[in-house]
Amino acid sequence: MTTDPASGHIPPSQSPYARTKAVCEAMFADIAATQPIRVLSLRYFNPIGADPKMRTGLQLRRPSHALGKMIQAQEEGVPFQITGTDYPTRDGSGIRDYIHVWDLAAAHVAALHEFDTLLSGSTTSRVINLGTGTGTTVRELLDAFNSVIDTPIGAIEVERRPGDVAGAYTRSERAGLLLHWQPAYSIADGIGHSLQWAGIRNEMLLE
Ligand SMILES: O=c1ccn([C@@H]2O[C@H](COP(=O)(O)OP(=O)(O)O[C@H]3O[C@H](CO)[C@H](O)[C@H](O)[C@H]3O)[C@@H](O)[C@H]2O)c(=O)[nH]1
Repeated sequence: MTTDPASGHIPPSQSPYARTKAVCEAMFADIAATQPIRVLSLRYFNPIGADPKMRTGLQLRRPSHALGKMIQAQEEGVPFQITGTDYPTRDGSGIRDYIHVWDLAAAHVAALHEFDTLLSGSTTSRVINLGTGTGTTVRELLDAFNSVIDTPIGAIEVERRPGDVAGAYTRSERAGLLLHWQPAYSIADGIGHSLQWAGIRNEMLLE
């Protein structure tokens, strides 16, 4: 999505999931235009990683997202399933913009610092993409995963997930310009931190 919903235009979306986000952003823009409230919407792309100091991380024990499934495949000694290999991407697998959660956290701090500057006068709402600006396919994510673990996992190709789309990655210039924020962590960092957290998650989480 490239159009700012503050303009009143809801851009066409790739999926019902994306459309729900666009509709909510437009709704917030409408509310902010008529009520004493200002809204800065931060669009997360695909979060990976954990707190680099390992104080917290993903709470789900059996996540269904791509990196979670790779970690599960490694733990169980089974191949990772690539769900869909006929997408119009450079290698046929889905493409996403994987962003480290610590970078997302830093973007929130930056957003708080810049809030009053960004939302003043007649500008009562804004939308900012938070991603790296780089697309990574599932096969590329798997290669990156295998390059940080000792024994690489295998992969099998299966059908697309119902309702899934080829995917997207951000235009991230606006975040740099408005928030003075840039992602600092690499995909390898995110994978490494996710693996580290998966190793301690059960003892760290309260029952
Ligand atoms: O076992 C898997 C799981 C995923 N994929 C592929 O990996 C890519 C990314 O899939 P994810 O499920 O990781 O991410 P999505 O962008 O599809 O979105 C999902 O993951 C997000 C978090 O990253 C949010 O939680 C969101 O609500 C949820 O729909 C897709 O091409 C998917 O087909 C596989 O090949 N095998």
